[in-house]
Amino acid sequence: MIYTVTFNPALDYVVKADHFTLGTVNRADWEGIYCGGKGLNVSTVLAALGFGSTALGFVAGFTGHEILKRVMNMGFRSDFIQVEKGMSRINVKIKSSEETELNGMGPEITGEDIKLLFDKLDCLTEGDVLVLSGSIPKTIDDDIYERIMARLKDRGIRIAVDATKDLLINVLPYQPFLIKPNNHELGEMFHVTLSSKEEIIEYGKRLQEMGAQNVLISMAGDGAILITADHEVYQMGVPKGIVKNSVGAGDSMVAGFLAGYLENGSYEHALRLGSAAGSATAFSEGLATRDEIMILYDELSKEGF
Ligand SMILES: Nc1ncnc2c1ncn2[C@@H]1O[C@H](COP(=O)(O)OP(=O)(O)OP(=O)(O)O)[C@@H](O)[C@H]1O
Ligand SMILES: O=P(O)(O)OC[C@@]1(O)O[C@H](CO)[C@@H](O)[C@@H]1O
Repeated sequence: MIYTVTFNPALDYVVKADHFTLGTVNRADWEGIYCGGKGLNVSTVLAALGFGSTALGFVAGFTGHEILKRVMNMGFRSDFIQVEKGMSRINVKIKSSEETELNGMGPEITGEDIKLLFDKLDCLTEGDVLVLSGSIPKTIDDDIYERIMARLKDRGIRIAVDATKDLLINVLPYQPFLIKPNNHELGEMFHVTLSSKEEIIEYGKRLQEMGAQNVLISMAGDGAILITADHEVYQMGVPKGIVKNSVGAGDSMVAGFLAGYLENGSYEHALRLGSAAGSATAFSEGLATRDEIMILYDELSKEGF
């Protein structure tokens, strides 16, 4: 069974404004509201690819109710914990000549709430896959992913972590099966700017030396680099297409990679399916469908990737 954890899910309010100018009144040309948060996005794309999952995490307030209502029809199981104080986030994504995001704060999560989550995680068994994805509300210490991994240690559970900075660095000693920083996040972790693929590979390998098994570095329109547990390096380009909304491209890549790996254990297939899913989401208004992903998968194969 696959489980995803989204500590801070959101309603993503995606708005297009052709001429967005800071400091003025702007008018929308298009708008849409999606269920968001990285783990939820991973569950959504896994479902599109035929893999069931259970989405865990915390919701609160009227936005939390809306998230719960929407996830009931999204093709995966959900088992969220409802918390009392605050509300689930509304994350604003402004699409104009550039993409600007303003992510909300999220509710207050108490120690008792965390215990409830731990009780659910204690039910995971050998062979399960757990995806820990996204930021955490400010009320939680940033060792939370590390605490989860410590608790599940030596239980044969494959854990993927998609997070930034200390949240990610702290889990490395627990040897996560997969981590997926983007190239900018990778540079930030080492306080450097990475400008060549060689540098990206060098710093990706450092994360592996620090404990990660597979390191998948996404580079938006420049594709992705995978450093595998057996120290192979694979590179992948992107198919041709028009970017409509790249929110969730990284999560789609994580879902595609896991689906591909679970299908046949091939890193090449996993990277190609992950890349196809990432690009398919970037080329669509919301998260990609199976058909959109498979068309790009075939294109990548034809192009020799
Ligand atoms: N502009 C693009 N054109 C083609 N493919 C893209 C584009 N942006 C993203 N992708 C695909 O999606 C993958 C993940 O994208 P990206 O590196 O932006 O992840 P991310 O930074 O984690 O994104 P997010 O946080 O929005 O989910 C890329 O490696 C690529 O395969
Ligand atoms: O604030 P976080 O948790 O880092 O990211 C949240 C978020 O930006 O990530 C998803 C895209 O990856 C969106 O659906 C969501 O709004």
